[in-house]
Amino acid sequence: HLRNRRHNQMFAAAGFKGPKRYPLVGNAPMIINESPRTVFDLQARLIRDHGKNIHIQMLGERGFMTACPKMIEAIMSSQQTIQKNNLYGLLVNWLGDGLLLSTGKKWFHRRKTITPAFHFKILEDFVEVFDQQSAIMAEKLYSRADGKTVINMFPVACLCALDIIAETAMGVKVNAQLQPDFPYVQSVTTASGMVAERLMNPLQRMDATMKILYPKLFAKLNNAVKSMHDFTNKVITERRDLLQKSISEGKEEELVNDVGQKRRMALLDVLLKSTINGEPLTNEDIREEVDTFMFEGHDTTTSSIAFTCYLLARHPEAQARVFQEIRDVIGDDKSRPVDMKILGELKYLEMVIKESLRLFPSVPMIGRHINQDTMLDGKLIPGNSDILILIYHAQRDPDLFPEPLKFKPERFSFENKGEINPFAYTPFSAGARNCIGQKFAMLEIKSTISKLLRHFEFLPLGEEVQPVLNLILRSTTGINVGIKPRVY
Ligand code: HEM
Repeated sequence: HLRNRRHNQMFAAAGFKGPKRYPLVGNAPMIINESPRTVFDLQARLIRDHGKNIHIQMLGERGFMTACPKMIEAIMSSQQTIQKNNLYGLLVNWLGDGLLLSTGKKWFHRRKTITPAFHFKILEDFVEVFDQQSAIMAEKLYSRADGKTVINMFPVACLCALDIIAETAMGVKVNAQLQPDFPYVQSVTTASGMVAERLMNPLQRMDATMKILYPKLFAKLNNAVKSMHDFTNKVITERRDLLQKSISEGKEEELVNDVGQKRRMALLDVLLKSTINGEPLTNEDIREEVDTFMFEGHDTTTSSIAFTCYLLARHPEAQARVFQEIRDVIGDDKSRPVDMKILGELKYLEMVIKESLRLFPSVPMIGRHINQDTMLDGKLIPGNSDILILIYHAQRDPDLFPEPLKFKPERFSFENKGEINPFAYTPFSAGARNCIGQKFAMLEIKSTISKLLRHFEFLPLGEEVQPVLNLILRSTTGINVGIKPRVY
């Protein structure tokens, strides 16, 4: 009670407002009739009624939500706010203390070690994988390209994104697109879906209640996590052996496979070669990071690829402009592979993807926790507070983005660059804990969308999207388009 009183007094003194709180339960009654489908509307109402910083107290958890760019800047720029809140705990069994979840010194050392894995030179090699896997995606879509069939792009893009991340992070082909029932692929999709479900279902959220109330689901989740760990461990051991072999043959720079051929560097190889304070990373450390890439690096790009296809299907003028740009830059040979330079020249496509990430950010909100009283944007925030950054709402704020619900890629043109507040638009977060994979992601999305547009025209078929918070942003109605082959 005393802690609550102190919190409430400090938030009031800092000028925060919020919905009516009830004794003991705080604002919990507010969410009784809410669901993942309505959470964005609820947050929009809270912003309308109480402003862009909203004081919230749910049972034992206290803190605030924010869609205010100045507050977002203060949080993302401060070293005292890098700790994640307890909702991320749902991912611990799977990702351990990997980069997304770790904090303090451990996070700092890991981040420093992992940053070179996303070096320009390494990404350049990955573009070949993006290109090959998106060619498989296009090839497979021909059977549905009749201009009438409604296609939910989420599952289609998801298998392609899984193929891409497995090959680039671990250096192995899992053939998700050709063999979707491959056990590792099944486990990743099962675990991603179930963690999202747990986030939304308070009875599943804690291990203790889930174990009692949903024993079968709990066992299924643990089996999926175990099978992924087994797979990643096996890949790491094999890869370590190959690296040793390359070193003993004096070919360290030129990694070779088991039949002596040169092979592409995977993110995992960079980790195998890294040291922290002179010590190599253990297999366990590396597994946490590889699993983190697998998790962070597939659903996020899937969501963005699917929403971009959807928006292009519904904005034929933008689609025509992207297609013209692709023809100008790549030419008319549909099978010509792209490289980093070509992708860099697709400027309008990049504006389209950025605008799509504004309207439909793959990560619609992120959480932080502060342990001590901390000054943020001139306001003293009590220690032990949870913070929710409402990326989705900040990016749809009419004060910051005129006509916020309109799809206008020109917002991101070179001429309009100065118009956008960098802390109102943070699909990849910002500051020290920003997305380490954002260049990777942008290249992958450009690669897949340009490949699809070289083969197909997107048509506005199927139901409109209903955004839903499901760990990442999805839609309850699917993310639908129709397609027909392009003749040119
Ligand atoms: C459209 C695609 C993507 C979006 C929108 C996105 C967005 C984000 C956001 C918002 C964060 C901050 C999360 C937080 O603070 O809790 C983040 C962190 C992270 N992302 Fe991404 N991401 C994308 C793709 C990727 C890819 C492809 C990879 C890896 C290959 C990746 C790896 C990571 C990692 C490891 C972190 C944690 C970084 C740290 O805390 O130091 N992401 N991402």
